[in-house]
Amino acid sequence: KSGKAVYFNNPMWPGEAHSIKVEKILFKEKSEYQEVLVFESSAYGKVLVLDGIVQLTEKDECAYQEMIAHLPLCSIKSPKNVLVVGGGDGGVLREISRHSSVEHIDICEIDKMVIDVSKKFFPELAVGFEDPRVNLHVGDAIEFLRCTPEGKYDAIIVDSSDPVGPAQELVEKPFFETIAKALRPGGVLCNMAESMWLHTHLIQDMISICRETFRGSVHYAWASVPTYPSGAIGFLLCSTEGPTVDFVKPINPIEKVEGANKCGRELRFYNSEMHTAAFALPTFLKREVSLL
Ligand SMILES: NCCCN[C@H]1CC[C@@H](N)CC1
Repeated sequence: KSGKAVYFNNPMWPGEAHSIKVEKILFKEKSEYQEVLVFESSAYGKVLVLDGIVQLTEKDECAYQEMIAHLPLCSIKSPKNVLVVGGGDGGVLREISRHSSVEHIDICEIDKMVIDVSKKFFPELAVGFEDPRVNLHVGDAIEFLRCTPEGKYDAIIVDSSDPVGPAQELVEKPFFETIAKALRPGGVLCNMAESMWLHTHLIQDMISICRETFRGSVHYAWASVPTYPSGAIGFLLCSTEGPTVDFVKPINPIEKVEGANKCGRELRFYNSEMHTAAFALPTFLKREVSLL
């Protein structure tokens, strides 16, 4: 039925809620891992919700998908082998496909229902699965990475949901250690890193783990995504020991590359200035997560 849907009633953000007007429920079922909901909203186009948490909306998904993909990939000369953990909606694959240097993309998504639902209701994102370089693995990324040869990837992108539910283990040290092992020297990780307004303890924990695990550099970046709690989402950029990676200055600019729109969709959020600006942090955050 149409009406208002209230989100954020979740231990991840106690005491606050966000309501989005529902025009029509399009899909609602329980998968093996979570409840999957899709609805048409009045203000943000179609919305994908997992266990009551907004994952993406047609209107603002560009901010998250473009930044999580291009912050790492535009920071290294010519990425060839890329792994996506999560990302079952296909949006990050769409963005990676803009990089002509990429030869091989693995994606490991645990919930097949997310993939099927995205193909049905979000073709603008699921187009990412059509790229011939994509190899889909449906399963647990912890398992997948355990069987991954050392130094296989130039870049790994962890496009996860919140660490409450299937993505719980994706913020723990053992997981980051398997990622570091799977990256080549000077390889890069971009990990979804929650909200600077709501999760500084979790961000501090992740930064501490990453500082121990990635002997290159560790940076925090962020973007505005209106339909995420607090309207901001962070990204942790890490590089393994080896050729130095300067995340703040994109050495591999994507927006000027012709054919960067092979996926049939122009960039709508990312550009080199937004890339550099994403690493500018408010003083409270620098203080709270020892980035000063
Ligand atoms: N691939 C869609 C985005 C998944 N990541 C989001 C980051 C944090 C949000 N609270 C929910 C999902």
